[in-house]
Amino acid sequence: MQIANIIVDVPTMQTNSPYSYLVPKDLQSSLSKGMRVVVPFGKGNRKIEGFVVGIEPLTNQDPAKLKEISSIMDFEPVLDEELLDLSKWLADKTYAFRISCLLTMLPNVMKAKYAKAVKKNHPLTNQALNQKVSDNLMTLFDDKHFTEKELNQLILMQKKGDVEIEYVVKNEAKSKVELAIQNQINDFSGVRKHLKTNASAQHHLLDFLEKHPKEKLVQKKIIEKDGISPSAIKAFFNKGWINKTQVEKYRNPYNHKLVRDHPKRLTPEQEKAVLEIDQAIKKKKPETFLIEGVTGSGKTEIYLQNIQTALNDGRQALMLVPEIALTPQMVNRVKNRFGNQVAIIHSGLSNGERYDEWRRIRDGNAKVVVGARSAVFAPLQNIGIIILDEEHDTSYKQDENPRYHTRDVAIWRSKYHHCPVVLGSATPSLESRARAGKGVYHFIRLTKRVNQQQLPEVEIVDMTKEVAKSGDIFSEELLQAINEKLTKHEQVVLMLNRRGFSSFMMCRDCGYVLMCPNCDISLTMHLDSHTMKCHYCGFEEPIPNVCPKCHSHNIRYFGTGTEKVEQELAKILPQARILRMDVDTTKRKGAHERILNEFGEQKADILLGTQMIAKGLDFPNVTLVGVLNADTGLDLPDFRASERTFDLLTQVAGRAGRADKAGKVIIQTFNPEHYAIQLVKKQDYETFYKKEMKLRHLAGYAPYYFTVKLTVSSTKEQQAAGKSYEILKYLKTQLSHKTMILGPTPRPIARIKNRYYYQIIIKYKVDKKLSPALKQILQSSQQEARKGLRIAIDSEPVNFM
Ligand SMILES: Nc1ncnc2c1ncn2[C@@H]1O[C@H](COP(=O)(O)OP(=O)(O)OP(=O)(O)O)[C@@H](O)[C@H]1O
Ligand SMILES: [Zn+2]
Ligand SMILES: [Zn+2]
Repeated sequence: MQIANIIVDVPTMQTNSPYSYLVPKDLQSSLSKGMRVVVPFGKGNRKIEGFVVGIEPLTNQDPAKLKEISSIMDFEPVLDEELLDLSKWLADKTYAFRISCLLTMLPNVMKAKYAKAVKKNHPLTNQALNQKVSDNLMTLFDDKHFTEKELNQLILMQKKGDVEIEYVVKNEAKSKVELAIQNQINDFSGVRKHLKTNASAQHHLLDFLEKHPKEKLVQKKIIEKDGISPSAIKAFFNKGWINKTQVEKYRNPYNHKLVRDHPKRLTPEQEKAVLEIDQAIKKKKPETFLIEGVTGSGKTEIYLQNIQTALNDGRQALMLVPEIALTPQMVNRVKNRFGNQVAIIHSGLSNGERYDEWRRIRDGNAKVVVGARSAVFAPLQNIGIIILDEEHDTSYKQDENPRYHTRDVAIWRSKYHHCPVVLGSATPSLESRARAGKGVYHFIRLTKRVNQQQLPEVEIVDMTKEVAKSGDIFSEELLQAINEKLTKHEQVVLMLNRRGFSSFMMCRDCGYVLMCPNCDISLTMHLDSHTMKCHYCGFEEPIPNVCPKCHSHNIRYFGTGTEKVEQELAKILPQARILRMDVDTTKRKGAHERILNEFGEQKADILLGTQMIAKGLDFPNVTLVGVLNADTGLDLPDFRASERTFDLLTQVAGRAGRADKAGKVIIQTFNPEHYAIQLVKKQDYETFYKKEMKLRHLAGYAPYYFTVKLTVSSTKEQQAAGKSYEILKYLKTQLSHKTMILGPTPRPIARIKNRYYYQIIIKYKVDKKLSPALKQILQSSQQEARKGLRIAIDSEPVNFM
């Protein structure tokens, strides 16, 4: 007899270790590690999902005490040995439940849904219900099909034994199949003699089969693309020369025409980088490289050539980019180089498309994977290189359980696959740059742009003076520069920085600010829907025209949205063709691509947008970049505020002058003397790095200290505060005296969706007691979870709001 070790879908500390279940005889041959199963759990034997993480012979356990697996959900493993291993490490490292780690690695569609099923044991006296509930067959039912009253009746009937209600796990991932044919002929010349000489369609099919004797050929495709005649297929089938079969159909989310693209001749700096990384690929060294390369220095070309090396070696490549940089431009560059071997994973795909890409990867049909954060779990079998482009980007850190950093997972996988990791950025995170400085990472610097073009000249405009003058969004300098570019038929990118910023409503008479009733945050105005919205909970109400408090009509809307800027711009420069890119204009599928294409085809003069436009865009005709408000992120209560501002401005500045024409950047700011702004002027990352490191050292922040953020939340403020003080007391007794504990304090946004949040920040260098103490806190908070108290532990947080 065999037992299976199963991680069940019950997120508690207890279920972090596998439970043993008996493997029923008839499942023994089909069950394997990495499959999902349905098992009975708990006293009520409720049916839940679980992952098989091990199978072993029954030795010292009493089979009478073990439950049996009910059924298998997958026909083949959904997670391989590597990912099962990784989940263990991930759970430990991020203080997450193992089940959430396992679920995180699956594409969304494969995550189970629970549904109820009902059957009647004999005819029911209630006629209506008797109709709806079928006999022995279990019918999935939707609560909507039954009235409240009927549902209650069903529950009563269940107690009496008239019906049975069960939970079943429903799986919505279905693959599409297509009709295909497969050759059965061995003796082609024999068959050829058999055919009439004038049956040209049949000869054509025969020749075609001879060229593809083993493949499954999609019928529709060979008819349309290869001119195979349907009647010839029919005739061959009747003769038994071909079999009909099915193949899984992959939906191709990017069916744009491929433009073959060839490797470029490298600059000396690029060449050196490519060689060093190639060495590591060939020698199977799990080294981490950091490429610090100025904007436009050709980092992407380096990645592409290294990927080629891995492919030549018969291995695969994983390329990670921030979601926001997953622009069609970037995707097309990879697709044009490597064609259909590329799989793309991003949030714009439908569930079906995601599932298809995932299967192509798992089946070994995709050799290069490009995707955002979650793609780091792509089920590749033989990775030769992992790349993290824009490695400083905060979207690499997951903000919910498991709170992992993509970089850490990438490095873990590189050790497993014996391959290098390449981190690239014009503005590396301080953490990575510091590691490179210490020699933990291999440091590669690219100091020049590929075309020998200078970095663009940056001008800082002091808006405190401008606003006093006119109160406008645009400074004289910026308007003049835009005008100049318009006459030269060059293009302009304008960025409105929306970080930590919203257009809120304030009464000029009494100072009242319109707030969300559920969250401690002001409502944001949306012109498209004419509503004030909460960005945290989705609350929405009409834009008021009198102050709700003092009824004054003297209302002002602070902060400028992209729509407002667009309107203003159109007034000042009526001849300019403007494209706007923000969350509102890119909501629809494909909109992002359409806007960028239009801009690329020079159907517009100005691309106006939010942060979205700061990354990865490569348009040769853009010679001016304007930043309308540089500093909205500078005052946020976050020790990385300067770093993020510097990163963002450097990135967006880098969009100018990337080809043969020189670029110019104009940054409007209220803090012209701030070092982050001053150093953007020089686009001097290294000086910024040194300065910022000094400040971090003084204040005791990363990368000098590690940080853990502990958040306690509850719908009752008292409870959240009380518990956080209790935790503080406990931590003080446990941790090293060198470890610093800050707080508890209410979080900067103290209330969201009517939950109150308190946080404790722990800063430490080495503290062996920390991890056990945190796990103890999680463990002991289980009871309180039922009372609505939640505790979240975030190691190396990037979000302090
Ligand atoms: N060796 C080369 N010869 C000619 N053109 C090149 C070469 N390498 C890169 N390019 C081109 O130079 C432009 C800039 O390169 P790329 O976008 O890779 O830079 P990057 O360092 O990734 O920039 P950023 O960080 O600003 O996004 C691209 O259009 C690219 O095709
Ligand atoms: Zn809200
Ligand atoms: Zn008022």
